[in-house]
Amino acid sequence: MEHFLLGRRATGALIADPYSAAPRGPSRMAASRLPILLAVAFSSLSCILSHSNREMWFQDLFPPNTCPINAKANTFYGIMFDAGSTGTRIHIYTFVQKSPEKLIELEGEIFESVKPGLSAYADQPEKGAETVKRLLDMAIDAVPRHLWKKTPVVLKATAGLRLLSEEKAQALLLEVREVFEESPFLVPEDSVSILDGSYEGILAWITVNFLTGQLSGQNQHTVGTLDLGGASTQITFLPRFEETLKQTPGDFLTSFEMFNSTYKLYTHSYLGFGLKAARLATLGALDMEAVGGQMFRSSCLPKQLEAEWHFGGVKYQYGGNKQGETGFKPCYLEVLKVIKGKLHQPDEIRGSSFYAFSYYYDRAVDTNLIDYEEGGVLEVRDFERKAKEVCDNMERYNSASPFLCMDLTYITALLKEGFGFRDSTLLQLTKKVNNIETSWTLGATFHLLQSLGITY
Ligand SMILES: Nc1ncnc2c1ncn2[C@@H]1O[C@H](COP(=O)(O)OP(=O)(O)O)[C@@H](O)[C@H]1O
Ligand SMILES: [Ca+2]
Repeated sequence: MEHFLLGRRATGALIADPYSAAPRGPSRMAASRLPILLAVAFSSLSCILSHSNREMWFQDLFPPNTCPINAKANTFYGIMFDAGSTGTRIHIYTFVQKSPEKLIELEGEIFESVKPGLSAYADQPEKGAETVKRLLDMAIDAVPRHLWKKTPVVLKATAGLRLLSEEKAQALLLEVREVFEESPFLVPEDSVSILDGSYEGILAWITVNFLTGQLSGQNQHTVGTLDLGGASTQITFLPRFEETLKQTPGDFLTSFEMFNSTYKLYTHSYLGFGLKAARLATLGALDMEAVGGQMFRSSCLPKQLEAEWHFGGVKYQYGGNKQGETGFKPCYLEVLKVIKGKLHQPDEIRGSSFYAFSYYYDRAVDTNLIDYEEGGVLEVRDFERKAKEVCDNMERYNSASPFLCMDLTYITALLKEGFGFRDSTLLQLTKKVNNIETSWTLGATFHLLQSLGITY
């Protein structure tokens, strides 16, 4: 079992305390101003540090003679890049400490994204890094000049880069590192790296449970999280029963400490089981680097379809079963081959409800199961109902993507046959909580900010 320390200590509870204020930054940015109190003792931490010899990013904000009694209100920023398989995203978080005796608040987030992801630039690393630079330029506008060199910038890549060769992935990371070094921001050691899959799940779990207020107080009712990316998928929850711990393979359990609590989480990242990787697996095209001229066909696609698809820098030709069967039944059998017996099924989750985001959210929006802004609560069977509706009417179904039937069928099979959820299992589809993205990046930023202090 893995064990890592996430944050050293806390002095109080985590409380969500929304208030409103005018958004700032360019209008295309999604800015929010909902402060969320952090149980991070930054005032005392930085005061301790200001007496040490170490040069910390927030040290100057708390000169020794003002610590802790006279410290003024302060604003901190943290810049976290999510280099996902389908896109690169920047999250610029603002934290405020209004007075030294008060807890740090998460004040808001500025978010922007670009497509495609870094892995699409596997053979042009400089061009890939250029996309990161363009996003980083936004942070120059968003972060006040006097805080630039105290604001850490970090990029973590997920499954897209995990699937590339070591050499290509490292070349991309090196170019990004250069972009960071040339920026005015604080570049911590190891600021550009590939995020371990189990951290991806844990950090998303932290984000969701922090934003929903579940990491505060005594009565914690944490929620499990499901993330469906392009190339990998994660499941994370806090087991309630001893039996679950006994039944679970050791490498699915990770224990960590945060905000004065220790959590032993069940988490796993399945590489190659993201929605887009699953399309390739269903088509029989996964692991095929050179697929020149080959046509991959599936009963999950419209009969007459013949098209090209680019993913991870590779071009694929695919199409429908011109002569053969199409529809939900044959499609489900095809998809099942990709999933059956490949995933661990913890008994405990059958009756629980989970938060689900990323492609679970996007496909539910695409098929009007939920509203884009509001999200909503679904049962697993709702995805199956929609999959049947789409797959059995493929020629007539007016969809932006020819893969809609395959995607919905995969999601259905992943939930039921993969993780072993019941038809009636509830899924809370969520994009944002209190106007903050439900992404692992917030958990990663807590980890970053705290680890900068923990080194003391
Ligand atoms: N911050 C975010 N806000 C909204 N959607 C996101 C965000 N991050 C990822 N997604 C969603 O995640 C899915 C793509 O996963 P991605 O992160 O690119 O792949 P992977 O996690 O496998 O590397 C898409 O549905 C995309 O909309
Ligand atoms: Ca992702």
